[in-house]
Amino acid sequence: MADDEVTIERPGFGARLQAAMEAHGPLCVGIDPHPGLFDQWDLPHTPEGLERFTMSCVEAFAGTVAAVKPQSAFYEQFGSAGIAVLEKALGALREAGTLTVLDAKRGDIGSTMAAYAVAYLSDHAPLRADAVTLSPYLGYGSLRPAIDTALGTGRGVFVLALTSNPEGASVQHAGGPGASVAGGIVNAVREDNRKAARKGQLGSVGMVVGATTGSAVEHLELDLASANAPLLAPGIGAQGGTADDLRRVFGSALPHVLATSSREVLAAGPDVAALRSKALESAEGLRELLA
Ligand SMILES: O=c1ccn([C@@H]2O[C@H](COP(=O)(O)O)[C@@H](O)[C@H]2O)c(=O)[nH]1
Repeated sequence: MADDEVTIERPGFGARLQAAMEAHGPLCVGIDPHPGLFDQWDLPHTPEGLERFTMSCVEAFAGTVAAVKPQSAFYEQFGSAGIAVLEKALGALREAGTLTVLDAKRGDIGSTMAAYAVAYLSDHAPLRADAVTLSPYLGYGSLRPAIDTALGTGRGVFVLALTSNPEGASVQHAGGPGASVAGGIVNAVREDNRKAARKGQLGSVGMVVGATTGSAVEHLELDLASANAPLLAPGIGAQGGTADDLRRVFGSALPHVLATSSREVLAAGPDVAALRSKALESAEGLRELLA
C-alpha cells in the first residue's frame, strides 16, 4: 500500500440496520405482489401491473421504514420482465437510502453459492441488495462464499433458523433440546458475528426466526441473544402471528428483532398515502412493544 493510501472500512450491514431501526422502528415491509392483491389493487396480471404495484410500494416505503424485502418468487414468475421490475425497485430503494433484503432463500453447493454471492451481494451486480436470505440445508459451511462476500462488501445475510411455517419444525427441531439443527445454525452464526460483537456492533450474519414459532426457542434451548445477529421475524399478520408473540418468542433477544410483514401492510393499498400510514402505524406499534 502506498504511504498516502488509506483503507476505509465500510460500515457493516448490522451497524447500518441498527441505525435504520433506531430511526424508523424495527419494521421491514415485504413486497409480495400476490395475485389477490393485483385484483384488490385493480391491476392487470402483467409485467406492467407488477411494475405499478412495485413502484407504488417503493414510493410508500422508501424513507419510511427500516428495510424493504421484495420476495423474488413473485418477480421470477414473470420471467425477464419481472426480474427487470425487481432490479428497478432495488435500484430505487438504494437511491433513496432504504435498506433492502432480497428474499430469495438461496442455498447450494459452495461453487454455486459463489455465483449467488456475485449475483446479489457484489458491488456492481444489477440485482444487488443490502442483504439476502439463505437456506442452510446443504450445510452451513456451503454458505461461506455468500457470507464472506457479504462481510467484505458491507452487506448481510439472513440464514433460515426457525421458519414461520408449521412444516419447518420437522427439520429444524431435529436433534431436540441442546442439539437441534436450528441450534447448530445459531452457534455457527454466533461465530461469524464475533468480530462485530468485539466492536460493540450488531453482526451482519442474521437469522430468520418466525414470529409464529411459539415456545420453540425456549424448548430447543437456543441462545439467540448471544449470537449478536439481526433476527428477521416473519409471520405477523396474514400467517397469524401478532406483535405480542414477538415478546414470547424472542425474550432477551428482542432488541435484535426486525419484524417483517407483507400482506397485512399491502392490504392497505393501492393508495400510496394509505400504504405509508399503515407502515408507519405498524412500525410505531413495534417500536413501543420492543422498547
Ligand atoms: O420463515 C419464513 C421465511 C420467509 N418468509 C417470507 O416472508 C413473507 C411473509 O409474508 P406475509 O404476507 O407477511 O405472510 C413471504 O415473502 C415469505 O416467503 C416467511 O413467511 N417465513
